[in-house]
Amino acid sequence: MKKNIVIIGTGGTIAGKASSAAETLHYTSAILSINSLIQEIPEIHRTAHVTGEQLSQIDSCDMTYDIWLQLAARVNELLAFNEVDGIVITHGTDTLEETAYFLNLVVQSQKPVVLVGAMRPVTAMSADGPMNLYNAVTLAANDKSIGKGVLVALNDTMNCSREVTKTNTMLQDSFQAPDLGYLGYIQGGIPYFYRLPARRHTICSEFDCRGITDLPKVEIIYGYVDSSPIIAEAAVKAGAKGIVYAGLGNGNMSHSIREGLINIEKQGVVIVRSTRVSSGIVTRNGAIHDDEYHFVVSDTLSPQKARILLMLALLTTNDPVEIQRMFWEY
Ligand SMILES: NC(=O)C[C@H](N)C(=O)O
Repeated sequence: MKKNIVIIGTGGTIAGKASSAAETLHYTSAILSINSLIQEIPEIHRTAHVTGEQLSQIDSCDMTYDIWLQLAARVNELLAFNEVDGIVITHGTDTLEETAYFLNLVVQSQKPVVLVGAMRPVTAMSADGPMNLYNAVTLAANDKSIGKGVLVALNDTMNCSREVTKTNTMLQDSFQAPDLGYLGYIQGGIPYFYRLPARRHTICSEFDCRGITDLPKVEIIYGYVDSSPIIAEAAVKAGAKGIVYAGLGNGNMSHSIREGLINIEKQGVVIVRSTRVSSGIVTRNGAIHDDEYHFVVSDTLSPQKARILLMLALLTTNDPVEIQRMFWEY
């Protein structure tokens, strides 16, 4: 029995066109509709009954909370229908990992949800989009993908949305999980899984964005030599309810940043210590006394994913103890 897969188009390079086949740098992204992309891959219909719908038509640099909330609502609505077995979302690669992790926390279904993008426009020689999309549909249509959380499929591999990140500005093997490795491979239309996501996601998640029209403001500040807290202070003045510090090494910080963040925390703003380093755990109460300063550590989440978890956490609490629990669980 063929599965019913809905492909939701949001834009990106996977829907991009250039003026020549040799052109991979200068192109217009998000120009082709999802239905025209599906038409280019007749083989896709061998693996599933596929229908397309367009949710947005943007470069993923322009992704917004508003589109995220619409996307989450539509994914949840579609997956509640018995006739829908899984969802594929086409997305620009620049913020794909963020949308994937956001959905991983708010989708209320075990059914497969797969995000897919491309590093080259459709018109390029060796365009990666069509095969990526074909693979994403085979992944979403496979029973082994049920209950694995929101997945990301590019370059014949699949990754957990919690761990995957864009590691290269241009190469086709850009999407990797530097800490923990791929979840598996997709070859010959078959997904091969080698491990499971260990953290809470989708139907086991406590986060619910139904009825929400906006998300709390959380900003990221970056650690570097001789950095000062002025950017964090400006963010708080502009209404930030949380600050993620993309710290040095193990989430470390200068005296100046530490004093600034301690003051900001005293105003009720939640501080999460993460790292600008691409892999590893940020240790609680290591060199920084998190218990004393009421800081939260990001575990292995990148700053951009720590920000998403913090935004969702802030919908229900600003207690750093409770938020730290969430960072250990998701
Ligand atoms: N490869 C891509 O999709 C990059 C593009 N700027 C986007 O994120 O929409």
